[in-house]
Amino acid sequence: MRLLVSGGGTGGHIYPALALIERLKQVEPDTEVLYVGTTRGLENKIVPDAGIKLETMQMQGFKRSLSLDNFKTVYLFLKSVHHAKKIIRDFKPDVVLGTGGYVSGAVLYAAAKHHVPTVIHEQNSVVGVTNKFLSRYVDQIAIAFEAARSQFPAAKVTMVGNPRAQQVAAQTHSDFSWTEYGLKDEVPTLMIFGGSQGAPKINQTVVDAIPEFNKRDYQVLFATGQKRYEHVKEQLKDVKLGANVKVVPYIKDMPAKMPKVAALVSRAGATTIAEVTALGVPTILIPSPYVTANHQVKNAQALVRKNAGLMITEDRLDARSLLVQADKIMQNADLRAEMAAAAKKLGKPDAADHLIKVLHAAIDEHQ
Ligand SMILES: CC(=O)N[C@H]1[C@@H](OP(=O)(O)OP(=O)(O)OC[C@H]2O[C@@H](n3ccc(=O)[nH]c3=O)[C@H](O)[C@@H]2O)O[C@H](CO)[C@@H](O)[C@@H]1O
Repeated sequence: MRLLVSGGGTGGHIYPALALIERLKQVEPDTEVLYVGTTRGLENKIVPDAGIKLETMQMQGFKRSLSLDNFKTVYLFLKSVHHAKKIIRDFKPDVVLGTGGYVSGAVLYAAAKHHVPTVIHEQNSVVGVTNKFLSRYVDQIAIAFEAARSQFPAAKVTMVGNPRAQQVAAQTHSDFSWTEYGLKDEVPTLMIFGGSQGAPKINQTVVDAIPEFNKRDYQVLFATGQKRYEHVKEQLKDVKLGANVKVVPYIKDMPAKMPKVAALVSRAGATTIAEVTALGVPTILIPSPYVTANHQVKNAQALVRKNAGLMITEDRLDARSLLVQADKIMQNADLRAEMAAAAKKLGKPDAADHLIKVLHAAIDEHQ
């Protein structure tokens, strides 16, 4: 299959696309892939690191208020559609997949206008602006939450789950050792990150909690987000780090590491949720209040309701509330086992295979 993929800006849109590509190459080894992203998004690092060819274009989002910048946005969008048409003519894809972010808006729109089969994947329960716009033009729509179905034209929708779930669930053993981070393999690890880009409030809270984490009999691996690392290092200038606490900008190759964590503290982004439910990882979720229709709270509630996760809303987040919840999970192996089993029941570990079927359905529709 010749597959053109576009999804950008943030890890939550990129990792599902990469997981789908990895699976497709396993089942259809003659697959050719080209990825289209933005010049500024996380895809610039993650996609080439995965050995996939990347083309970039300049994009920006709409401001909610009327602003001159919006004219520039429209100009860049039209320019990107033009650029995307050229990429499509040159690459000649059998199908084009969009996983969200403004860049996928331009690429999928161009593909649909070019009569190339098109599929979008929506990771969230509340549909993003780009996918909402594209839903009129594309052939097929794959979803990961039932709640998204009614927000799209019904005849186009198929429930598949999130391909990242299949990728992490398939990695049944890895050689990863916590000693890579100067930590110990025999001590339970609490991993902390604020989504793929880090979150200032979570970072500040962890910094405040570090003097207490230093005294715990569990260990902590804390990722600040690549762009926020220098700032956190500055905040930590006068804080002593215990041997059981490590602070890094970003955690690479998560599928090798996440199966080995005892519990995770994180935002409630859809791709993170797909991973922890596929693996059965107990979570403390701190939903981002800055996302469309507060969808991360809905994502988190789905786990809390089934006793698979705990939630701290950002307005209640401080070092004390974080430590109380972290201790509750990390100091009770039975509770962790119960939460892990509850989380796993919510996982969809064959999502990539379902999405591949949807890609073929879109191709077949055009024949
Ligand atoms: C602020 C924002 O717009 N967030 C959205 C974004 O979140 P965001 O990009 O944070 O995405 P998710 O939480 O869904 O996924 C984060 C991904 O990054 C990985 N990771 C994270 C930290 C790290 O150090 N290393 C690493 O590899 C995680 O394992 C996961 O695969 O896309 C999601 C769609 O999927 C949405 O649900 C979120 O609301």
